[in-house]
Amino acid sequence: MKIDGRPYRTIFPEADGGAVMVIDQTRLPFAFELKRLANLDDAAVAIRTMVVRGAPLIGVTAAYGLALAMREDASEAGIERASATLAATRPTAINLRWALDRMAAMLRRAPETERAALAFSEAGRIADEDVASCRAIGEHGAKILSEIAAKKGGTVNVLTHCNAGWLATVDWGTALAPIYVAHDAGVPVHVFVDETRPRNQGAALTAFELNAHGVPHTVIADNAGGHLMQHGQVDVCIVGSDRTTASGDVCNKIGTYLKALAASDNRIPFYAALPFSTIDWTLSDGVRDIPIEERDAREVTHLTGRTDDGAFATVAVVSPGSPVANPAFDVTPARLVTGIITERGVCAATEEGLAGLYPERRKAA
Ligand SMILES: CSC[C@@H](O)[C@@H](O)C(=O)COP(=O)(O)O
Repeated sequence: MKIDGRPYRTIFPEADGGAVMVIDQTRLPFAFELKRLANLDDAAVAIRTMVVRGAPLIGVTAAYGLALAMREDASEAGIERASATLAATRPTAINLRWALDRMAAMLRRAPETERAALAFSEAGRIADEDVASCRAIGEHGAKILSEIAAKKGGTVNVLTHCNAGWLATVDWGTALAPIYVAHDAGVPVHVFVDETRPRNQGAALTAFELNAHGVPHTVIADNAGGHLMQHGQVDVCIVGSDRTTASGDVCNKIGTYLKALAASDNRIPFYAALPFSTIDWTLSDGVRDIPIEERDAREVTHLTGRTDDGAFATVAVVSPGSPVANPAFDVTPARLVTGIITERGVCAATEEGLAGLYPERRKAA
């Protein structure tokens, strides 16, 4: 997508192949800065500290991280060590494991001397495929939005949670891709953006993206969504996912489940938009089996932002000494999900629905 008229991807190799560049998402929305990842540690730290975040982008960064590691040690042990380091950075988004498995399988078949070059090409392919998948998700999801607009005869009000836009992927996004495609096609769209405490990915990143693209939107406190739904102000919810089970349970940023409950109570369609790399075909019970990342208490006790004089500042917002819990994701059971928007089309959030879109998976199982 474009920033100040210039097209960007969230991650790209330097022209001479010396390093990988990413957009530093910890500085947004107030500063647009690129960060250089020169080795395995840089990539692992970038994922862990959320310089890059969002399931698909985490996967692509891990792929490039493995490529950077191959320049220093392309042995079997090197592949193992680098994969383990990267896999340990964040536990919930399955795209991370998916990308590392794909990279490692390809690398093990290649001669050691060629592994670094091949790894960069494969990471580039994963990035390109992510862009194509997200664009296709946008096309499929935009049809849903345009149907709602036509039926209603006016602006479609979409509620989204966290940031599942182009910043969470390589380009386009998942939940926001249908919004961009519909908006670009002239469908009137307005987005309610959940601020998404504790890290405020909605207020900081989704709002930044929608501003940059000129999509009408309103940032709301996380607790406002149910009220808006009760009063007919939301037509449809679209969220992303960090891991979706073969049975259609959708794991996404903490708070997603509450929005799905409110949507169900108000008969508002609730969609999850995700590429195939987010589906964990080995799991069928998301609430029981998806590992939920527990993050630092400081994300809850403190807020970082920009003061009126332009300085970045972090302030405490919780009564000192109170214990804090910070689960970063929750699972929305498939029964609350109206449909899953993928690069292959839209399906029911059921085993049959997903297997229908990915018949090769049924065969593999
Ligand atoms: C296309 S991204 C889908 C999800 O990764 C997104 O909604 C989300 O929960 C991101 O969480 P984050 O903790 O910011 O990595």
